[in-house]
Amino acid sequence: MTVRVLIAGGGTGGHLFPGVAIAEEWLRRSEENRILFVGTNRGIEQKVLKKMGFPLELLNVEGIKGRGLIRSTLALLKLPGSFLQSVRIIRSFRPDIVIGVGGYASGPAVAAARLMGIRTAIAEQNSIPGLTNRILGCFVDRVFLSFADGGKWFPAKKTRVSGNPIRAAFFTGKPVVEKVTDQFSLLIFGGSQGAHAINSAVLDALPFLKPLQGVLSIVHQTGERDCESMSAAYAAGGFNARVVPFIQDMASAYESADLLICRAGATSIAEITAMGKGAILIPFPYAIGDHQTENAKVLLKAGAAVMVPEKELDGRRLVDEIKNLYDHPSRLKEIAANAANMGNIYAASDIVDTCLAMIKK
Ligand SMILES: CC(=O)N[C@H]1[C@@H](OP(=O)(O)OP(=O)(O)OC[C@H]2O[C@@H](n3ccc(=O)[nH]c3=O)[C@H](O)[C@@H]2O)O[C@H](CO)[C@@H](O)[C@@H]1O
Repeated sequence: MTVRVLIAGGGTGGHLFPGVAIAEEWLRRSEENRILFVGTNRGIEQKVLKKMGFPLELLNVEGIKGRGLIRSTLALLKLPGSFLQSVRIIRSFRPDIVIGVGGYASGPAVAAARLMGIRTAIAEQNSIPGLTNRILGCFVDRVFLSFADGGKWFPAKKTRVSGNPIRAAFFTGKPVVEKVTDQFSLLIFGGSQGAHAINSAVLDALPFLKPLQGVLSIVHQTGERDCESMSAAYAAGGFNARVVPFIQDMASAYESADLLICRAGATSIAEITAMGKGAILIPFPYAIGDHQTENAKVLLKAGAAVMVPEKELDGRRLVDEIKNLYDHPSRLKEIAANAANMGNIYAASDIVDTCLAMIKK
């Protein structure tokens, strides 16, 4: 049976990449299955999906919440148009199921599909859902949750705790190769867009990191804004660092790292645990309901990460945490092993199984 799947949403990597993981799983089941993504031209989807070979249709839609009266009103006025665009896309693609992965485009696309009598589902990555998913949760057929906690926002009979889907490259099943060099590899990234606060703290930290300069090998994803200045700072300090605005192959970047320094977005967390990596987590404090801190605390409680709240973050503190783990490899190993115990690599497969059952019903 060939299945036609429309995946709607994106904006940030944290929404889009779980959608990519679901798409990969449909194609793993059968190359005959057909996938179409629906996103917006402001999101990360334009940049990454083409390179991956997935088709993408764009909706003219914007966020409504927290943008001030005029911009929110203008965004609201765009909704009917984006709904009609969605109807046209759905008529032409004829999906068997439409899966919303969060982000602006998922609203009109999933709503249109529901009204056209097509099976619908959403995937919520966070324990506190965003506005679009809260609304869509009232009328879709299924709600896939990453965290059981997220269930309280949705009708219980629709929810299924599947976990957050991660891309196949993150669990290749390759045997873990013991390190032979004495290099200590840091992977520093700030979610899908980079994090200025993390970049500033690292900048502050460089003078204190001098004693480790000979052993440190650094990959730092800065986002667009700070890439040049960070690159110059590492060069001036004589550090062995690769500085980029965005990393295409995150699975390899995780794999080569001894220690991660990053935000605590839900998809990053799913990947860190699936890869079994030790991390210093610096949650983005302004995420809805401070959900990144909640995400980080889940790992913290299990001894599966170190957390530094952004208000306590400066160069000195960051260096203390890095040195502590560098000087105590057995502690870093233990944190990584605890993280690995929390990893779930079956989420995409569970979601596809459930969707297939819905379609066949
Ligand atoms: C500021 C904010 O509100 N961020 C939210 C957003 O974060 P954000 O988009 O940063 O999402 P996550 O940290 O959860 O995931 C980042 C994703 O981007 C990928 N990646 C990252 C950097 C890079 O250079 N290349 C790359 O491919 C990672 O491998 C991962 O798949 O969505 C998440 C999931 O809904 C939420 O939990 C976050 O709170």
